[in-house]
Amino acid sequence: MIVIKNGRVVDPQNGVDKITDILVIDGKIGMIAPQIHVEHAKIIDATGKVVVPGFVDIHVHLREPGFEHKESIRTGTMSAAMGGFTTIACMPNTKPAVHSKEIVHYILDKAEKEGIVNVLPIGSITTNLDGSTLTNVKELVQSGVVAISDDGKTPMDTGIMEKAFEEASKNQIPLIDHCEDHDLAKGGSVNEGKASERTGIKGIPNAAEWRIVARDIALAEKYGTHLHIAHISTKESVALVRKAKEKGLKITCEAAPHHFALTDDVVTRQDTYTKVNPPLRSQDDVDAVRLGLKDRTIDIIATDHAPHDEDSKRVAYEEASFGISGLETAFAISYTELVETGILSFSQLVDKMSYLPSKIIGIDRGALTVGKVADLVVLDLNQEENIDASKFVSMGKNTPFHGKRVKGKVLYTLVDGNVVMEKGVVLCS
Ligand SMILES: NC(=O)N[C@@H](CC(=O)O)C(=O)O
Ligand SMILES: [Zn+2]
Ligand SMILES: [Zn+2]
Repeated sequence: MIVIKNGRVVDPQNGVDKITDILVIDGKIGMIAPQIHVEHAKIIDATGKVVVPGFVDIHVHLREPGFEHKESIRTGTMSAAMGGFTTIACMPNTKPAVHSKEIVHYILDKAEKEGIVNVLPIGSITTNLDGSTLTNVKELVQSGVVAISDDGKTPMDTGIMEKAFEEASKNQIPLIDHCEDHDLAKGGSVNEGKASERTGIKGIPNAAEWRIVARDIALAEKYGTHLHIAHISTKESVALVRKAKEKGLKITCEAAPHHFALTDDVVTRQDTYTKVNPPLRSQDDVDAVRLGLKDRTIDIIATDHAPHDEDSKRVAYEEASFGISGLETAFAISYTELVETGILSFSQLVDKMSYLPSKIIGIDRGALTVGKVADLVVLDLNQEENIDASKFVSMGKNTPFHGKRVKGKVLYTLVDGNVVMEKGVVLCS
């Protein structure tokens, strides 16, 4: 039994924003009321703090199986707990990929034994992301995947994608696409424009993204599929999604913190931590992403947590792996860049990090409802600090945010009513 006392409870879905106590009992939220007194309960004093639903991140790379030198289910879920995430969905670009029921079971079993937070696998669209051999979507869904995606790339073969959209629709799961035209992006490592001109590194044009966004919107319309666009980064893509939503299509999308907090001005040849796919874009694109978050064209925030080992980053920019380690900085960056600047209200931010992502993958999380699972976090919105990547519990220290001053700190993370992170310490069971 735990009583979280005197916190400001913010729960957008239940329309709650008030100072109250919360009783956690048997893994559930037992009561929300002022002045709860129960004997033998652990007390968390949340005076001056904020209590919100646990964050849900539907775009995480846990790297297991196959790339355990970059991250594991253990370390990735520890990192999630540090960041206030109580449920994460993991991408299938592992080795082997998440293309069969055996691999889905492997991840679910391992997450059950070693995971600190809830893990939901995403299945691949094609076998080992080869772009040509469709997986058995029905079997994957029956084994427990919550979506399909070939994140890292997209099948360019429209015939394959027609079938994939049809299968996703039939099996009532979202198809999450990494929208990138292979031919247009080929060999690029930074945004095409100022960054490619300044550094002499080959650029990736906006069109590499938005042309596939346009292709996918047409397919979603044709098959009635729920299309979820991963890590949206260009103004053209945001405009296409806005139009598709106006038409009433079932389309959702996400933005990653680095795509609304950084422009391609920070890219230098030396700093491979700025290398991410899609690349950091221009100020116009960043402004469009921020506006998209505000007007709800962009539904949610997802980290695209992409941890890498030092050997993959300590090479020439062109050779370095794409990706940013994101779970431990997501809340503070989002709070600092979106709420402190007045782009979103605090409640809107919480919604985009808890309930709305839950809804996209069809899980009953993201609210603080009596009788429901107690997945929640306690935040200090006044604490300021400089991001220190050396303190990450993730194996991936690859972040362009090292040293950045941010506001907002996750103090406690509770999963299933158990404290799994307390003041910077992950409590492993
Ligand atoms: N985003 C990245 O830059 N990298 C991701 C792949 C992806 O999300 O496309 C990775 O797996 O490292
Ligand atoms: Zn991707
Ligand atoms: Zn990704």
